[in-house]
Amino acid sequence: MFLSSNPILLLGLIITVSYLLLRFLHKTSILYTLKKRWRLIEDRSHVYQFYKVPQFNELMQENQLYRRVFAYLNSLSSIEDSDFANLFSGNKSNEINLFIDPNQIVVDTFLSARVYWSCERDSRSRALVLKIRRSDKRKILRPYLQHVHAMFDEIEQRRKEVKLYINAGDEPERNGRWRSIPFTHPSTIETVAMDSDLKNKIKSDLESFLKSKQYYHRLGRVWKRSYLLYGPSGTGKSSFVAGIAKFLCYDVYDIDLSKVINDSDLKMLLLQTTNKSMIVIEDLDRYLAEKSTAVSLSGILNFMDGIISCCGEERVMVFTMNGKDRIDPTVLRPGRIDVHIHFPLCDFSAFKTLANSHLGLKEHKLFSQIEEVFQTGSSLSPAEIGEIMISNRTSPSRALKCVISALQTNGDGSRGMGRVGQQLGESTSGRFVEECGEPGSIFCREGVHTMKEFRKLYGLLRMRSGRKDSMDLDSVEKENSKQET
Ligand SMILES: Nc1ncnc2c1ncn2[C@@H]1O[C@H](COP(=O)(O)OP(=O)(O)OP(=O)(O)O)[C@@H](O)[C@H]1O
Ligand SMILES: [Mg+2]
Repeated sequence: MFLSSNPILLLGLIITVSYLLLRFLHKTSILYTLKKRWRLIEDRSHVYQFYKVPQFNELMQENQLYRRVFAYLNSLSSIEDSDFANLFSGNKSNEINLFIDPNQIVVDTFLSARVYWSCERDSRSRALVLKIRRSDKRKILRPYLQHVHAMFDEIEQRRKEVKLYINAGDEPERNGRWRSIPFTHPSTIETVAMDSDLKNKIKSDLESFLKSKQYYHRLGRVWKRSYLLYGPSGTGKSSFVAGIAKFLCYDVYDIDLSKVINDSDLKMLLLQTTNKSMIVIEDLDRYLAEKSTAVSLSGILNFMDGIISCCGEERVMVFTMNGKDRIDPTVLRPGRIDVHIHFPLCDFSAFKTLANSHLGLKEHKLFSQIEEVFQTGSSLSPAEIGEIMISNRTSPSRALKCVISALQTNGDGSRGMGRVGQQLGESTSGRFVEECGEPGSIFCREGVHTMKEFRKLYGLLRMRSGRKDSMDLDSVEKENSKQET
């Protein structure tokens, strides 16, 4: 009575009760159960067709479609939401996979139609059964199965172990042939410090390349893309190459031009690469400038174009260089190089990324001072700054002081392309340690003491980056002794 005479109170009461009711439905499974019941009723009002995908044919040979559908279903997010699923450990130590169970129905949606998968098992074999509305059959059956095929290819691509192929030239009988090892480089696109907008642009360029098969075909172009990574030594080019390979899940063919005997040998190497692979030539500018390869410029150009004329598709080519200035412009023309990516020396923003990843520092009172030093034009490569941080990682403040000191030492802008390693050696040995440390302290000494040690370390750094000429620690040692005598 009182309520009916007070509409505001009545409205408030309705809102409160509705809110509590909704919260109750949301917190409990009642809404879910109601939805499920409703769906059952709705399903009963349709006529369905069933398609069975047996695991084996009558000769007990495996049905490849079964394998594909099984992998596809197990990758669906709806399997996680279903009432029941089997859990299995995967190939990697902490990997857990969900697998469809015979008592389970997996619902999938395609072109706004719902399809249902279940698993049948008898004493001899299993089968997956697709249930599809008769009214949807014409519209979606074929494209849906094509979609399953395409998704399976993508899953396989992501799952496979990425391999690094290197061209062996030292054994004559193996010349021109690739040798492979598992590609275990630890870098990813994420671990390379670079402008985040640029990084996102590169990732979306790679992603759109992966999805563009039809587009390239429509244009009558071979499905391939070439990237040039250029910048001073130690700025992350090789690390980024590894990151791209992992991002694409492509095998890497790393061509060592010094081991290629002539132009046609280079072409043969290209012919022996597979689809969905990345072909890498590092330090191309050095080979061209020093003529330290038996391959001619026209051989290189043909190689870059060769991918168009002779070799399948879905390839990515990556070239690295310290600088583009000395390069014949024909090498860089569009079509040969599609995307140019500059790797600069470390700026303040990249420094902060490195401080976060290497020292766990998001902010520090010394940051403002470091920013000022960067503003004076001082710069080191990310490799140099990263190394100082690693050497002093037990004391972030000490690491930052060392970075300031190193930046001030190198702030005259006199670094030469490709000689950064040597400059780091000079700055992190004697002079640098004195400036960075206090009397009697061991500041910065954990890492690099002498030119010899620095070179050894830099040899290791380059070895990690995968270049053959820097793998030979012995020759680094020999060179050191020559320098010291
Ligand atoms: N931008 C960066 N972000 C994070 N780490 C970096 C970056 N640049 C270099 N490094 C680190 O420095 C080391 C050397 O880097 P990398 O070999 O990728 O440089 P590079 O540009 O290929 O040098 P080079 O021209 O001498 O071959 C690696 O250990 C890498 O992790
Ligand atoms: Mg490199």
